[in-house]
Amino acid sequence: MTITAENPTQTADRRVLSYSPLPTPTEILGELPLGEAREALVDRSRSEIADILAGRDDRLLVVVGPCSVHDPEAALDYAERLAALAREVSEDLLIVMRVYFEKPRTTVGWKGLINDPALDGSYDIPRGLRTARRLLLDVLDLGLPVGCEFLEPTSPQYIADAVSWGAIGARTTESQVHRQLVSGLSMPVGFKNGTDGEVQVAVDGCRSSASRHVFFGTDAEGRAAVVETAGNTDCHVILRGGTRGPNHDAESVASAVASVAKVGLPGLVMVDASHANSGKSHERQAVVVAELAERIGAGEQGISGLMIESFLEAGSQSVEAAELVYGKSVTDACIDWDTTEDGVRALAAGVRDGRRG
Ligand SMILES: O=C[C@H](O)[C@H](O)COP(=O)(O)O
Ligand SMILES: C=C(OP(=O)(O)O)C(=O)O
Repeated sequence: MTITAENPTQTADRRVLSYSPLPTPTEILGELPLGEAREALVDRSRSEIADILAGRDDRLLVVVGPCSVHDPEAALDYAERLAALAREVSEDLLIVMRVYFEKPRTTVGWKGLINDPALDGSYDIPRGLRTARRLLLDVLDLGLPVGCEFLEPTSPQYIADAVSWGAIGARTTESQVHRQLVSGLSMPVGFKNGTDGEVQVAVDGCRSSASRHVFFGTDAEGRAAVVETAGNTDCHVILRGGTRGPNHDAESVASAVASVAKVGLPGLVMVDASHANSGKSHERQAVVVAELAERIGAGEQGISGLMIESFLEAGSQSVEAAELVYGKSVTDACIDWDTTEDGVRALAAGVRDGRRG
């Protein structure tokens, strides 16, 4: 076929099977508006998180919830319990619920509720976006701020207005695309250390994201756009261990605090009790939480927050199981609700003991 203005190329999309249009962010936000009450909670919790990360508020930030959300009903059931616990410990902890819709995979696997809401390879992304946004609004209605990992560069356009805390995962912490994305996000964001345990990449991620960036993106109408951002100075490091082993020990925390202070970032870090800090064992994760509570109670400084992977039932199950167990993770193993309550209360007691000095 001859190349013409109407037919400019024959060498593109050789491996693209199809394109399907998405509803625009404006359409989805119009269908499911945030509203004033939820907006006030998002604004307030973002400020409180920033104050904790900067050391202006001595509470501990605890980002807790399932590794991934696959069942909105079970997630909301969990959120109702967590909202009550959050109120109980609010003097000592700021609780943010992990509501993770986007799952980075080491190779292949289910990529989360937005990508495949039916968990069957049908990839109904419009349904996934609407389901995800509806759940965020429902959790906010319980008075509970939410935290999400941001993986697809365009997904924040559909949900970020409802999110109080964000994360960039270990597999994307070095990615310029994600650092540029964070530089324009409206909430504090944590950068996980690399999957090999390297912390400097997370420090570099915070530094890059604090700067102004200009890059390709999409606007609220879903059009390709040049995006110019101001920079996000509310970023922090998350220690999640690595292939070389855990890094939640006091020495690793102190080393990470020194690294962030060296580049002028607030000298506090978050510790992820799961992932390579627990070997993805939910039993081990509970031990790590208890150890951190003790250390904080003994006066250890430098830890601004914790991440805990927790759901209604302990462990995990295959997303391909014929009959899914209600309230059980389909990705990483999680501690169950009772263990979560014990751990959160121990962390609150640790903060109180630590204050007494
Ligand atoms: O939650 C973290 C990751 O999404 C998950 O651990 C990756 O699992 P995989 O290594 O089986 O892809
Ligand atoms: C994907 C996650 O963690 P990491 O990036 O540390 O593997 C997560 O927290 O769900």
